[in-house]
Amino acid sequence: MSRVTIIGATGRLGSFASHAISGIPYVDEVLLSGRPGREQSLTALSHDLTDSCAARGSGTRITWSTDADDYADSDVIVVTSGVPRKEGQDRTDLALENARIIAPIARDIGKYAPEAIVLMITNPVDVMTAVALRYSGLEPRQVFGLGTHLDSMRLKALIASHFHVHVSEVHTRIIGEHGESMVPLWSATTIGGIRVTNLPAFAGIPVTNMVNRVKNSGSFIIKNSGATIYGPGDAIGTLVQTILGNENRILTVSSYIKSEVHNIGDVCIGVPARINRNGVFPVAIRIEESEIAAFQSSVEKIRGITQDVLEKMDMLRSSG
Ligand SMILES: NC(=O)C1=CN([C@@H]2O[C@H](COP(=O)(O)OP(=O)(O)OC[C@H]3O[C@@H](n4cnc5c(N)ncnc54)[C@H](O)[C@@H]3O)[C@@H](O)[C@H]2O)C=CC1
Ligand SMILES: O=C([O-])CC(=O)C(=O)O
Repeated sequence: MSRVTIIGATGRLGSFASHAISGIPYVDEVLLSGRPGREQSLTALSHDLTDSCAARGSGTRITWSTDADDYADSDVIVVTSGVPRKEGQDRTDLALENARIIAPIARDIGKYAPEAIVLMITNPVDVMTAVALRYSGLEPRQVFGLGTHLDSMRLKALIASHFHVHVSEVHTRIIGEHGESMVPLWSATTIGGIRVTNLPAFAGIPVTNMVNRVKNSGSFIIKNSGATIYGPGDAIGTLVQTILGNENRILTVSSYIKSEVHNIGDVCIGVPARINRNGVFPVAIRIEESEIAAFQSSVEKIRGITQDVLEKMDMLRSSG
């Protein structure tokens, strides 16, 4: 029996992620959680998703609640609550506003579901992962963020399309911030198991254009269709399936690292991590010199914003 709770289920991403999760074979119950005042919307969404499960021949139960004590017994909790960015904003502009939304939610998770694995989605996701870790009091293995998994999938799609190969033939990773300072690891990119840098055709690929397209993907979609929904929603589905299926896949997610990448750490940021039913375990890696420098600078950026937000949150708490 597995129960997955989505906090922020009435939002655009939350509702599609709930749909994606309801199709995972290991999931018996999807609990749609929302703020008091959202009862009608939660009821309607639960009816729609129940119809969807019936149409797919799935026996997954869809329930809803506005009470935090219903987080209890969740195996996985996905948090999509918070403000999305508007056209022209950077994800980091949302840091303090969303930290104020995430902190009480994380406290409730720590109180009512201390055994759960928590997947953070709210942006800026690396910073919100640190906020959730601090305020829930859970262990680092239990709290992680979507991080650069979605960016890695975006790059994978571009590489597959460029080389006219199936996406399953491409393995690639982007580490660091889910944002401007992300670091593509060409040293860890393979096509058909062959390192991309060993393929003569790699010399001609528009690397800079591809990386810029990944960096700008979210803002392009937001500008032209309002929100990113299907890419992140299905990426959330993959992560939930990896946890509940105890699959031990290595995916690039925002996780607390101490020193796993060339002794760089003390931050929540996108790194390769092994994911299973017990949570998320960053994998120690060695990368190339230029990649280390870029990762170090991404870490410093995110560590700085995280410290600033946590200090401001402390000040707000002490001033009542
Ligand atoms: N990490 C990633 O790759 C992605 C992250 N996101 C982030 O996910 C978040 C949600 O995005 P959307 O679903 O498009 O936004 P939305 O506006 O459609 O939904 C926001 C949700 O948060 C809830 N919410 C808003 N203010 C709240 C408050 N003060 N307290 C409690 N709940 C509150 C709303 O009720 C709603 O359920 C944003 O922060 C967005 O940036 C979105 C896509 C991808
Ligand atoms: O761009 C945004 O604000 C939403 C997001 O993180 C993404 O789709 O990568």
